[in-house]
Amino acid sequence: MTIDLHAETRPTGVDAAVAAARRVIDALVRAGDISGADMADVADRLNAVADDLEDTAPPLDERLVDMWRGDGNTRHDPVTGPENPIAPPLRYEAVDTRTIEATTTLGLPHQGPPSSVHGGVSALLLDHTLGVANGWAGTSGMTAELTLRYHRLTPLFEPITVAARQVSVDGRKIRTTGEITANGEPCVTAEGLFIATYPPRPR
Ligand SMILES: CCCCC/C=C\C/C=C\C/C=C\C/C=C\CCCC(=O)SCCNC(=O)CCNC(=O)[C@H](O)C(C)(C)COP(=O)(O)OP(=O)(O)OC[C@H]1O[C@@H](n2cnc3c(N)ncnc32)[C@H](O)[C@@H]1OP(=O)(O)O
Repeated sequence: MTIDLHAETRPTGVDAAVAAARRVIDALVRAGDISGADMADVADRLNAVADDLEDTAPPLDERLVDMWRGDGNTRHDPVTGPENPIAPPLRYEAVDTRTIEATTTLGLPHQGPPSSVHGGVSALLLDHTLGVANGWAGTSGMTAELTLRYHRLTPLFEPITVAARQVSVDGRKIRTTGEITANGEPCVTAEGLFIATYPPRPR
């Protein structure tokens, strides 16, 4: 069963613009300086888009309130967010009542070692996935500790699965584990301690 984090996700509006921005990011990293493109012209056109967005954006305070107006999961996070071009984005499936997973394929913008996922990107995906698993299991918290073991390189350009499971809740202490696998082999494993709390929202 797919976990619908963003019931209001839509193929138009900002979601469509963000999807286009993801393409631009990927295409720029792919092109590099050995591209045949006129990069001065590309820069002018992208800056024109940014000028337009900045001219029409709401004040930062207003946008922050808007970002945090719902409960639970947000539309702007850097892992699943349909409003965030740096999100791959992950789409979670429920495995059971305490376990979730998502399968995705990452490309050049997330590269660390050659043709492999950057270790910090793996940490981002796991931190967030452990956090969403906690929400799915019913008790959420803030990351207090996250321990990672990198077993083997995590490949770009082929499907990887990011999974997490809430293991225990002891008072405010939530323990959660996770892993990134490729072809069924563990690439990164994670153990997290989360403390049940909710940070104040901007008002
Ligand atoms: C991004 C959204 C975050 C909101 C999450 C909440 C709900 C969300 C709803 C649905 C879920 C949806 C999406 C969530 C997805 C992803 C989540 C991303 C998670 C993050 O990206 S989050 C950013 C990184 N995270 C921080 O930025 C934390 C900074 N930090 C603090 O805000 C405090 O540090 C805090 C709150 C951790 C604790 O502070 P505190 O004052 O509430 O608690 P206190 O100190 O009283 O400790 C109580 C007991 O925990 C033990 N304890 C505490 N810390 C420990 C540690 N490090 N190691 C071992 N034990 C520790 C104590 O020893 C004591 O244990 P004992 O009771 O046995 O003495």
